[in-house]
Amino acid sequence: MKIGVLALQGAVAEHIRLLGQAGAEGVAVKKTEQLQDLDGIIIPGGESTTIGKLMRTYGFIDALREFAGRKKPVFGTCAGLIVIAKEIAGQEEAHLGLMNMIVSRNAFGRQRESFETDLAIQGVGDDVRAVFIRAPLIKEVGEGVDVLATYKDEIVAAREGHLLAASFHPELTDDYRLHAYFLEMVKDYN
Ligand SMILES: NC(=O)CC[C@H](N)C(=O)O
Repeated sequence: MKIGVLALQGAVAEHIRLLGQAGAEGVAVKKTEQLQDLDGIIIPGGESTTIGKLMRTYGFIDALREFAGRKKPVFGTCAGLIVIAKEIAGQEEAHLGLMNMIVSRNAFGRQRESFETDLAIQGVGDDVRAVFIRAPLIKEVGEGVDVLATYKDEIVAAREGHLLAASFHPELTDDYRLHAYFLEMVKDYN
């Protein structure tokens, strides 16, 4: 299995490392042509505004919409979750607008800019290590979206068919169970 990690900005190497631990080959994706031979892609954390701008510059908006349109799995973590959302609260435009949910940026407030916790994630585990850094949350999910995890009653992980989203950074831990879960999705859709 060959999984891309969108490498325009953000935590790329860490995802590649965890994909390796979970048993897949991870490749840094800088050009749209590379999407041709990928089985799935991860859009990493970083700064969603920057990632969005670079995606527009390098033709990734159309290319990734086409990729997801072919039912190739897409996993957005943190800023990546914002990038794949249909709607971003308080912002006029979405980026890829793929997943049926409304997300809120920097939703945990200044006093909790970053923290770590163990989460119960449906289908993944009861104690999955999660690192939150200026994290977004999912305010609302639409039809077809399953909530996979909550933290203090807020939605922090969800899935819609071949699309997976997490508010946190699974790649900053050694816990690769969420990556393994994504690889199962990739198997199902390829
Ligand atoms: N760690 C992250 O990816 C932070 C996301 C960032 N706060 C944003 O809005 O894009």
